[in-house]
Amino acid sequence: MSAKSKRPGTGTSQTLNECVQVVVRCRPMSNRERTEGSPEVVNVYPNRGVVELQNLVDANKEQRKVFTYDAAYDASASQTMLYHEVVFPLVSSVLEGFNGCIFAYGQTGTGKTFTMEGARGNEDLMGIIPRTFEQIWLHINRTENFQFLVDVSYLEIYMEELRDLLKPNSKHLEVRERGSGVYVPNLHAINCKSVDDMVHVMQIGNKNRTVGFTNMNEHSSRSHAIFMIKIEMCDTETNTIKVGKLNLIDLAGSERQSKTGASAERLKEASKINLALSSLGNVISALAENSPHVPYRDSKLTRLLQDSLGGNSKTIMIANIGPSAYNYNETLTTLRYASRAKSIQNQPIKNEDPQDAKLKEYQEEIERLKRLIAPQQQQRNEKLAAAKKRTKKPKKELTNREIADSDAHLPVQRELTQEESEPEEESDKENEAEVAKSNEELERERVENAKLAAKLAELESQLVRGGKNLLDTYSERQIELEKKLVEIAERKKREIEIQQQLELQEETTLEIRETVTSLAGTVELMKRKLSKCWSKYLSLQQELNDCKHDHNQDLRELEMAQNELIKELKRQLLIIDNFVPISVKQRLYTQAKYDEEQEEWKFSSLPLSSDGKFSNKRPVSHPQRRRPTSEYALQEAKSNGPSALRFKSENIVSYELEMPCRTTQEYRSPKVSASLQAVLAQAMHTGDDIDIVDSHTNSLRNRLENIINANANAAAVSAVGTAATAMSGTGIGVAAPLVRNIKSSRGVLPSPGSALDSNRRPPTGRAQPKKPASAYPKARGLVNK
Ligand SMILES: Nc1ncnc2c1ncn2[C@@H]1O[C@H](COP(=O)(O)OP(=O)(O)OP(=O)(O)O)[C@@H](O)[C@H]1O
Repeated sequence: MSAKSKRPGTGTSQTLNECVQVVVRCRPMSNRERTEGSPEVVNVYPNRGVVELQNLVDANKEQRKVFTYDAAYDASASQTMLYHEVVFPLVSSVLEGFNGCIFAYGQTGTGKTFTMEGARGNEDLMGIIPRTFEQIWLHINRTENFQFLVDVSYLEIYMEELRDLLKPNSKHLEVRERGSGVYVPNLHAINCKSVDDMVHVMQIGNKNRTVGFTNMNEHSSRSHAIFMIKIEMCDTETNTIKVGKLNLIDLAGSERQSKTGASAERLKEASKINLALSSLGNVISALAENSPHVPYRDSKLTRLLQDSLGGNSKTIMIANIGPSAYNYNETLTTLRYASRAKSIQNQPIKNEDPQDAKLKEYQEEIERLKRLIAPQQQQRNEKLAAAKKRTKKPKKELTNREIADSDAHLPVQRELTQEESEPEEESDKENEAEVAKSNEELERERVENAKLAAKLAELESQLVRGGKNLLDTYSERQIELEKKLVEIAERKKREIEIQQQLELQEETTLEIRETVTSLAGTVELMKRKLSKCWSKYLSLQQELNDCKHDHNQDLRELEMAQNELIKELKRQLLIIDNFVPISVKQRLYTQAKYDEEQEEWKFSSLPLSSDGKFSNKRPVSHPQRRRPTSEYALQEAKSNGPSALRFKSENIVSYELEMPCRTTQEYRSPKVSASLQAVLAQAMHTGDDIDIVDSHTNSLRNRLENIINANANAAAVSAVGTAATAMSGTGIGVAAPLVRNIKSSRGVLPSPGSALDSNRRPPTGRAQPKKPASAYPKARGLVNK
């Protein structure tokens, strides 16, 4: 239930939503059911509002179905009990100006008519409809300072046609809608002034109602009957008007052709009844599911019930069921619909000061008539007085009472007047004529006045003044008793509500317990997972530490190797700077190139151009020749000698190159004096930068950078030079330290000798010229920086 909604009977606020109140009533076993030996499958628990249905037919299905309602009544529930506990509060609301609706729903023969109308001729078995008459008139008789106007209509929907049960021959009726709700124009309404009047109207309607015999019910209602009561109330002190409307509906029962054993006519009726009931079911479902479209227009019944289901009315649905297993399916359907209807929400509103109140119209008319009658009366009195004067006979004064009763006494008066005027007739004939004329006028007015008075009396008679005959109708004790009954009903209702809440709470507790148990299982599972994850995490952390340790060790080893290499490099540079001639050194630096693919230093053999730079251009070939050729070759080619063959059309590119003989000798490292070695070793040991005292050169590092830059420029040169020869001439087999970044591990510097080996030319066989010792620069001494 939403926060805004509530179950009925707990207040009369206009703004709060209110759910349809659903009550289930189970009738006793019928004689037929008993003789057929059909078992009982319905258990009713009135103190909890619970109905239990057992399935004895299909063993595969759920054995017991339990439904909870606002109230549940078993076969022992009396009509009085049902009325006081369920209907009384609703009728009280109607008497406060609300709209109310009570409808009985269920399979044929389950006691709908019994509940609504009751058994005829037995006061104890009187149904809801006659009991509402008593409650209404008791209220009217008790209420002082109020005027009431009670109108009653009775109609039925038979074969999807509206029929006026109080005027069976009236023309075709239709359902219409207007702001305040649905209504049936031209429906005959009878004004009632007592319980008896209403009972009489009900009996007339019942006589006209369509009833027939079926196998399921001797007096089966073949139509949906709607008894409408409209009560208009006017507070004579404040002059405010309220209107309460009550619809009491006895629906035709849903039925199966096979069970009812219907004739052709009954079949037709049944199909229409079932159609209307199924559309009612659809409306209930749509409302229960909060569907945007509610199919009210599918049938006349649902159109008429529009205000009662999801509208502005307070509504009670009484679902009638039978206890027998024979009707299991029908009972289940009824219980399901009833259960759904519980969630339908209405928004009851009080009808205060409505524009179309008949009472208001009547009051205005009465006032108008009174206003009309009063001056006429006065005029008549005046005329009467004038006529008397004219008779010249002293007349006795008319008292007020005589004037008031003048209508009644007028003929006698006239006779008197005539008697008195007779002796004077001869003396004053003119006067006589005048008197006769005025008498005529008076007579006319009297008739007119009488008509108005009759109309006034009729209107006034329709309005019932409240607060009269209280003790005639009910003794004080009866009133007290009634109050007590209502109190008991209220208490019982609250008890059921509390019981249901308790059950709900128990269910919730059970659910919570189950959830907690399942949660505990989940927690256990999570714990196990967590401990697994934790041990995995620990092992991974251990592995990480090991890796870190290994990595650090590798790093240290690499650093050591790097230091070693740097030391070696420094040593080599030192040697180059101090012992290799500058021109050779320059050439070495220029020619040395690091081969990225093979990861080693290589010497290029580019030819030097005239300006000392390496050229990558080929010698210019003879003009107009397709191939490069020399003058000599041209001349030789022209001659026809045997040697000329060589210069004719030979592809010189395919010739094997004739390698020159080696003109160099193997490098032998110079002998370094022991003192110099000691100094070098010390310098390496301390790790300090050492420099050679040389005023002509920059520091070792600057020079290295310059050489690297020069090397980069020389990379563009493509011509093959003779650097290899020059290098071999120097006899130095050390790779140039062309390391862009000393810390880079791009390639390991070649060991002295390996570079030489890879770039060495084949031996030429020529005698090695002995180099003078003065070719080496003299050591100028090493100084710590
Ligand atoms: N609570 C009850 N106590 C005793 N008798 C009942 C009760 N309910 C129903 N009956 C009896 O059951 C029979 C069928 O009831 P009723 O005619 O009211 O059924 P119905 O639902 O109106 O049927 P239909 O839809 O065919 O008109 C009647 O004889 C009636 O007296």
